[in-house]
Amino acid sequence: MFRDIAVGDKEWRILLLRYFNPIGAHPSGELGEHPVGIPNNLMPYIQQVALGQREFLRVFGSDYPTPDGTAIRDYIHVMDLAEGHVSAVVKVLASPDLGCVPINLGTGKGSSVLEMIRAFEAASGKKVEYKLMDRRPGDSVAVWAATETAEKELGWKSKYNVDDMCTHQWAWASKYPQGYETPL
Ligand SMILES: O=c1ccn([C@@H]2O[C@H](COP(=O)(O)OP(=O)(O)O[C@H]3O[C@H](CO)[C@H](O)[C@H](O)[C@H]3O)[C@@H](O)[C@H]2O)c(=O)[nH]1
Repeated sequence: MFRDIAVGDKEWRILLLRYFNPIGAHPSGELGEHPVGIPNNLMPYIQQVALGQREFLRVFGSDYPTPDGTAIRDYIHVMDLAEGHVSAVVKVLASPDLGCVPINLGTGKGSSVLEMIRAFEAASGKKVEYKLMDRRPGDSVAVWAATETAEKELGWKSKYNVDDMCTHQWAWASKYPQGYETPL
């Protein structure tokens, strides 16, 4: 739809920002994700297991054609994602003939579910219990971003690695185990 708009009306300047898998928290540990109910996404669930709020993580699929059999995603730090948005606004304001350009906001690197469990254990010093289960219907095997367009068009690339993402997420989780409902 946005592509059609950009073709039909040259006044429009559109960047389509494609998020990969945002995780982590502000490095201060003062701002983070507060999922309501049972999390569907991997990292909030891992966080709750590390906090002892849930017994174990169900790892959806261990027979994928990946090095350790678990699915691969491109996890990106929320602060990198935020910086990507700032770069996008700068680009839009500076580009009268932009048209409509899709941009991937990812790191270009993939990590498996087991790698993310290990990274979170290392960052938190907590054991993350898990059980290998069947695949989740509809899940892709491996997804990561092609980052060249973001680098070329926005001059933006991610800075944080998965260890940073887990460290910052744990800073938030350990300080505020009930998220924004943690008594102060
Ligand atoms: O309890 C869990 C939760 C997730 N996973 C696995 O961890 C990986 C990441 O799962 P997420 O749900 O965090 O992220 P997805 O990339 O699978 O899904 C995201 O991308 C999808 C489109 O690709 C949809 O937009 C969806 O809403 C969004 O969360 C997947 O392999 C998933 O199977 C588990 O093993 N256990």
